[in-house]
Amino acid sequence: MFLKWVSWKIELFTLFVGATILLILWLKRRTTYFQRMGIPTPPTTFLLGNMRDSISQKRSFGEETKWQYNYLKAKNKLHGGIYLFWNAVYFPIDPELIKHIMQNDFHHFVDRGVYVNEEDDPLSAHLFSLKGKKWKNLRAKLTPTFTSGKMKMMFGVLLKCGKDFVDEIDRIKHEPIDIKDMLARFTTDIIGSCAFGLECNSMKEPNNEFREKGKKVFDAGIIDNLKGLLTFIMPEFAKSLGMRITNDEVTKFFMKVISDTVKYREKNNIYRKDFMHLLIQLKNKGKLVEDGNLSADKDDDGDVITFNELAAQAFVFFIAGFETSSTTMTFCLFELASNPDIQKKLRQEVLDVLEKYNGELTYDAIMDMHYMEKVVNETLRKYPPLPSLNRECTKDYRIPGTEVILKKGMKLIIPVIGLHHDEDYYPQPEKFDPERFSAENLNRHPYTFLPFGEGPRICIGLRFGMMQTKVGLSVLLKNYEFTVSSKTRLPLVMDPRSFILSTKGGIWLNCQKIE
Ligand code: HEM
Repeated sequence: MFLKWVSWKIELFTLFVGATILLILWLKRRTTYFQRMGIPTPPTTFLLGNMRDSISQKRSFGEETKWQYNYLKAKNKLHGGIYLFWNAVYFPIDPELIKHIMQNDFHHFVDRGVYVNEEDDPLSAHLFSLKGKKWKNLRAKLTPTFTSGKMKMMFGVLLKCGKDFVDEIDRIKHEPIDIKDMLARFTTDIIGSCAFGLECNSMKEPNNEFREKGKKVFDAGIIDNLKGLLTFIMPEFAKSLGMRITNDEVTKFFMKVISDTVKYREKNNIYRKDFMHLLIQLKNKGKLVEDGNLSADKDDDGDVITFNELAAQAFVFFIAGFETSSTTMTFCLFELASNPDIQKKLRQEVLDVLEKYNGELTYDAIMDMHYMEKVVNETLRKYPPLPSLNRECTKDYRIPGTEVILKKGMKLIIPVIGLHHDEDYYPQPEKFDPERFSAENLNRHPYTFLPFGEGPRICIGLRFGMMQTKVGLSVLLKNYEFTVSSKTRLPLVMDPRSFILSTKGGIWLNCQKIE
């Protein structure tokens, strides 16, 4: 009996040791993938790969990306490989190579490799995460919703939200304000109105449900992060478990809001100049028409989008639209407050253009602010809200000028923040200098500036994002002078928990009313 027990224990132990050795060999093979291909890799840590500092929250993912970029650049490399845990991710750093991936050879890199689960998590099936043909069809349908004509149509909403913003700052008076929070409320109201047709009123009611749910999307807790990790490492397994990455509360809230709005508008044939109207036309007619008609006609081509598809797009316009633009305005105001000469020059341009347009802030007036364009571009260079871009290789690809073959399924990270802070392209990269974007200084490779991405998957909301950023800045600069409050932690510290570039502790500014 005793001997049987001992032999059983030995068998178990041998099995355990064998399984451990196999696992180590498997991990070793996976984490030497690039070495075998002759592609350089920054130093890695066992099991964590190149994620050690972002997992321990020592550095944000953006800072980590910049570090890896600088490591490879210092070694004069065109590309490298990194490991997110034990998953190999290709990491191109040469702008010409990046251009091939994003534009010339796009048909090899159509997808982003982001988790999507249409059945169990309908809000995940949006333009940002959709793949292949589904993405292509939807992109073609949605592109006409972002023309300059449609932007002009929504301009009135932006002006109304700008007025509420100024009223609120006037009400607070003399106290330093957490500008990030205020700007997120401003853009929540704009996108809430344009994407859902709702008066969110978060400027006046900071804790209203729309603002709370918007915060929840970006304030990921431990469980959300673990889910995100699993969907990244084993997407198919996560899908087979029916895993949802959209928070249940958030899904419930947005599905109800969107369903109520669609039903109300259809029943009463309401015509409102916003994205929701355009999405309902796509749902009922399969195309956009100039009149306000929402119901299907007999000549409509039948290539319509479903209610769930409509809901996912309204949702992505909201999440992609409010945080990116408010982040841009936040960093821009921080730099203007730190550089009073640039602030003065920009304010003067706003006042001059307003005078030219009879005191009215119109779409054309905004387009006439050329120094503003440079200031916003310099902000997006120094602080790209998305510090890196993702792609997935969808068809085997030979890296131009090499024998290296990227296999279908390989994930890619394009290190935007590294390119934006590379002193070969932007001397003294920490200096805030809008003149980098003057016509005479634009002789850099165009793929060294990628705040909105590039190629067929470039940000679809670029025009809208720039428009709301410029409207917000014009309204604020016309009315206030900004200085940095002593409440702001300097130098700025980036929040390691946030995948969008964001500071720890907010940015506090003093706003002095200009009489
Ligand atoms: C300053 C503001 C904004 C910035 C910096 C920004 C940045 C980006 C970036 C970097 C991408 C990925 C591009 C790529 O992979 O090549 C993206 C994609 C996207 N953005 Fe924006 N964005 C902004 C505003 C907006 C707004 C206002 C909306 C909607 C109303 C929007 C909707 C989207 C969507 C739907 C995609 C996915 C496009 C696709 O895959 O076809 N963005 N954005």
